[in-house]
Amino acid sequence: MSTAALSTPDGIAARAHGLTKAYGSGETTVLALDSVDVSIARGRFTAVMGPSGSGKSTLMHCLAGLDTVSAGQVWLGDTEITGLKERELTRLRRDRIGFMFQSFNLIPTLNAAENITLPMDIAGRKPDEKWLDQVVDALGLRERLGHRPSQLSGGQQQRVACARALVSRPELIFADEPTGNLDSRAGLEVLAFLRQAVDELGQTVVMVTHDPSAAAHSDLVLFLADGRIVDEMERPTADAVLERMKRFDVGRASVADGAPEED
Ligand SMILES: Nc1ncnc2c1ncn2[C@@H]1O[C@H](COP(=O)(O)OP(=O)(O)OP(=O)(O)O)[C@@H](O)[C@H]1O
Repeated sequence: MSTAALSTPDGIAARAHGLTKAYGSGETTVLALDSVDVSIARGRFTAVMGPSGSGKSTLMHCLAGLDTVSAGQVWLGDTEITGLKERELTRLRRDRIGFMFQSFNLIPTLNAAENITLPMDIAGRKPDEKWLDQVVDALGLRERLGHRPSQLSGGQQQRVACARALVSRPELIFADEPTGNLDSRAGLEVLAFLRQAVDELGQTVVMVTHDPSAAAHSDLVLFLADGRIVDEMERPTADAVLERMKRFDVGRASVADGAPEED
């Protein structure tokens, strides 16, 4: 089990046991996740890295109840989500999880304020105004609330998406390449905010990324390869993450060459 599970059981935001996900059947089966055990610590910022096709998105989707599993169990807090019916899963995602994607998924006809509160409006819930104010100010969106997405920069749009993910104070925020569409300055702003959301607002964030310098903002990096968690790194630096990622390339190159795989 990952040492992300450093603390007591109530310190676990989500976990998986024996999580296996296969796509297709027969000879064309792809084992995207191969019996993964993982715990995501509450109040921490966890990054998930690994080569393309290693299973990062699948892991995130299974932990978030966006995809069914082939075997194993997944819990959000104390709730086992494997086995829940679609309607229960929809409610759980809506009420307990925040999502940020590479494409910001903002509604073009709504202004920033309306986009931020849309999930709560749909759920028929009122946002906590104090919290909303705190999130809006922390993200520097106060002057932009009346703007539509087309009137905002990419970084501002992603900050709106970030506020939308945070506004219901979800137990867990999943961010899939949240800086993927941003220039480096805007990307840094979003990462700094996710960091702040963890440190100052007590949120829990899991971020999938390809970028070692993005991963360096996290507390812990989980490295996936071929559907398994093969390594992890606490207090990562961009250089250390880059070096670790290079070892995947070396391993792959030696396999392709027929040479023995490096450790
Ligand atoms: N819907 C699907 N149908 C069939 N195979 C899939 C499906 N989704 C993912 N896969 C396969 O599962 C494996 C893991 O995919 P996944 O998208 O989780 O990897 P990833 O690490 O997120 O990749 P990337 O970094 O390229 O986004 C890959 O071999 C992929 O081709």
